[in-house]
Amino acid sequence: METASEVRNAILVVALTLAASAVIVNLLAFMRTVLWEPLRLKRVMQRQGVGGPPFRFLVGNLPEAAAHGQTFPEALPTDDDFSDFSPTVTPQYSLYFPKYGKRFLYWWGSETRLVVREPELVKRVLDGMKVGGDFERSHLESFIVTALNGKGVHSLDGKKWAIDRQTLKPFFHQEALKGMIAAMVNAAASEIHKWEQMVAQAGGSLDYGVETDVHAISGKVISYTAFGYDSYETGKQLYGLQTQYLEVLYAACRELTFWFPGYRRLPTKRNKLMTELDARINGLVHKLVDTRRNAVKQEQMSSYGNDLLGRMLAAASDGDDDAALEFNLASVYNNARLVYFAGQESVSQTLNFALMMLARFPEWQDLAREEILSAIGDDEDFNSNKLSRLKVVEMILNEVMRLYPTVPILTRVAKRDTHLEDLFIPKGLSLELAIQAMHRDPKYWGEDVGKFNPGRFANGVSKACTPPQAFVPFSYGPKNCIAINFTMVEMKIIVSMVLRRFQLLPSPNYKHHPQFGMTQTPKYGVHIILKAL
Ligand code: HEM
Repeated sequence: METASEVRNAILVVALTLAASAVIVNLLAFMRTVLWEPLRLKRVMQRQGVGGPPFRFLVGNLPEAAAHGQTFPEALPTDDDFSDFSPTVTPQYSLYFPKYGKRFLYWWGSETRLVVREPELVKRVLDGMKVGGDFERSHLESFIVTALNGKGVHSLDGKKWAIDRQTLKPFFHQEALKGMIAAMVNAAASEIHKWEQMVAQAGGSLDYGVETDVHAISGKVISYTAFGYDSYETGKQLYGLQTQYLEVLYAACRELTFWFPGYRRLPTKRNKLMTELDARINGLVHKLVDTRRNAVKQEQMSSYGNDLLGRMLAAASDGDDDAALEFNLASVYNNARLVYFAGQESVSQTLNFALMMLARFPEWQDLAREEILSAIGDDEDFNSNKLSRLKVVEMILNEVMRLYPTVPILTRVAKRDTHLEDLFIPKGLSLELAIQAMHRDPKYWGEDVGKFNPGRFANGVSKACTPPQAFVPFSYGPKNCIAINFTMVEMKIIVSMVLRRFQLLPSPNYKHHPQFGMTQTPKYGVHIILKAL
């Protein structure tokens, strides 16, 4: 008996020792991430003369930057000077650039970030995203992007990224786009006709918040072109859940406990909600994809079709292993989830800002309308030739994306020790690329940088600034936006359909307050006056 109890005690001691060792190992790893590594990176950068605010344990400098952003009024002045560092969008820049110069080091929670806004450095970092390159997505950004959008092409690196990108790419080619124009017009028609009716009922002019309808239009465009005419209702629910998930995720990220090892697996109310939302999102994506698969299986359709979903299904092998080095069924689900979100969010926010700026700058609005009437004519008969004649509209859209890029910051991390011009970049340091600040820097854009002047794009993007890489609303290099052509065609069609019918005027109900979450958005939407022409 005595021997049995001794054995039991010995097992207990071993178990307790193992548990204590696991706790200590985890604690040491945690301390390494939140304290020793940030201090090491700080020392390396300080030795090279890079300054910045003091290191703050765990919370970093975010509370200070956020507090600075909140010192600005709810309705910012709408004077015509756009040369600031957008304090409500990126408060850290308006706080630290003036104090520490064009490069500084600060902490996003425990992540050590070197902020840069020089085009040569930005280009070099984005080029370094190629397979085997020196940089990858920052761990924090990677975590958020993957949690929200799954393991689609946006979250991937290396060979698997190259496979997925190659598979998706043909859908976005110029030639394929020609066949999508009618669907895009169709997608925009119902909301715009609704505006016509509302304006007529209001006696010819209406003060209206357009953002919800603009969003519905971009949702229909991505549904009709990429997933089939009957997919919009599922897509709408999907986007609603994705937005809700994002809100919960951001709220969670702001709490310190969320970053403790193992915390995300605990059955807290928030963790359970996130698991539930994720499961519902996946359920909808599976429904969307499987409906098409079953239609082919049951011979209701003779092929998967030529839209993005059809092309992905035709290219996919049967496997559903997320990690496999191939394009399989899991890749279809993941990329469908991603494209539904990416396809709506940035386009609708850019269009919101574009409509607001057109209302504020009537001389450019008139020039655009003149061009649209002459290039497209009086009907809705768009084609790629006519759209390519819309130079002024394109210049306006570029100028809007210069001032209000939907992705005003990109973050990457050094995979190994490397050099960037005169700087030594140690492995593990994050690089925050200050895109919007670069878009507003007189050094690259000239003295009229603070003016809304689409004319600067008259000779194309490459002549608008020096060097041309100072303009990167769609990012740059191997992991740039896959849908640049698609986006420009879509936005030109929608702007043309609106300007052919309405004069846009500034509304007294518009509160100017750009903000930045996953993308840059107008916090209080966009109120404009729609006046029938
Ligand atoms: C005005 C509209 C848009 C803007 C400003 C924009 C901007 C961007 C930017 C800056 C990136 C790089 C993001 C990063 O590296 O974290 C990106 C990537 C991406 N975008 Fe867009 N985008 C727009 C519209 C669209 C649309 C309409 C789609 C799909 C239909 C789309 C699909 C994607 C995808 C799949 C990627 C990931 C590419 C990769 O990692 O290889 N985007 N976009």
